[in-house]
Amino acid sequence: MSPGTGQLSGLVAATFTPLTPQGELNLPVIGPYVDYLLEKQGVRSVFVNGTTGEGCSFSLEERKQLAEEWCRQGKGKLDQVIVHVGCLNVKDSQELARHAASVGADAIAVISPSFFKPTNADALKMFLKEVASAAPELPFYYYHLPSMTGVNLEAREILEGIENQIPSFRGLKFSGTDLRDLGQCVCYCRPHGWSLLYGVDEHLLGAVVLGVNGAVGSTYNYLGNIMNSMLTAFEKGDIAQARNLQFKMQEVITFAVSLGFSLPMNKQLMSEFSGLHMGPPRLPLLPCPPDHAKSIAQKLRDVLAEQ
Ligand SMILES: CC(=O)N[C@H](C=O)[C@@H](O)[C@H](O)[C@H](O)CO
Ligand SMILES: CC(=O)C(=O)O
Repeated sequence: MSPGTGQLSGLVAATFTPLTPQGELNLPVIGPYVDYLLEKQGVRSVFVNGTTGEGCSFSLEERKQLAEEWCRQGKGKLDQVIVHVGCLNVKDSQELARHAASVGADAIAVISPSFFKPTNADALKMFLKEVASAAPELPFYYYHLPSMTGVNLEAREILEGIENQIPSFRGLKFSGTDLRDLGQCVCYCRPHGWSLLYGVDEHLLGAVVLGVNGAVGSTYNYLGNIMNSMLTAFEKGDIAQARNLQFKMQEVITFAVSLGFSLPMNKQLMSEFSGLHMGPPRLPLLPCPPDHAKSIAQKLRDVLAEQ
């Protein structure tokens, strides 16, 4: 990973949103959550209200409360709190962008709207520009997640010339699997000093070889340690060890996939690994059976115990 001045790098946890058993925000969990990431996982930055955080399932008011609490609890502890402010409409996204700036977020990120979809890269760039202009002082990241948005534009096409439209543009989170497009984005970001953060945790080593600066993902909440060790091994040139660790992580994910890996399962895994109460997901997602999370946690212990 290439660090670099002011550039976002390393592992960023895409946070889960703690809820009470009744499905309301459980804000008091966020303080201990910050400490857990720092102390137990060696993860120093967070991405709030994204996919993992079920951002799109919460009201604007709830998203504001979450952003504010993460910024408050992270202050002086975390390196960066990045707030995802993407919504299906530009006005709500602008409101969240302004709010993120007012509560001291370090950066904002925006995913493509996915109900009425932009039909080409220019339309998406116009949308992103409108949102970025509501908080021009905050570093702005585009969040590329074609598998969820159904917006199958190439990320490289979205980057082309974006510096002329969004002066605060600082990079993107790339959650696709097209390594040609990823490589082209690395080439585009480098001369600008932008950060390219990868978002498919089980492929991270491949993306690191192509030159990404860091990664944003759900599994770094509880597998941050093992993935930090993988990055360290890679930096030292110990490719065999880096592969070994990525393979172990893949074995855990493969097992989870065999049980029907989903966000509710992932959220429960976090509760299981961390001992923090993440609570249920919000509708329309349904809770997953607790025994699944327990058997995945056991799988991880077994995999880590093998040498
Ligand atoms: C679609 C989605 O939520 N992707 C997450 C972030 O981009 C990843 O962190 C995955 O949860 C992870 O790679 C496991 O498949
Ligand atoms: C992984 C990620 O960035 C998200 O959950 O939004």
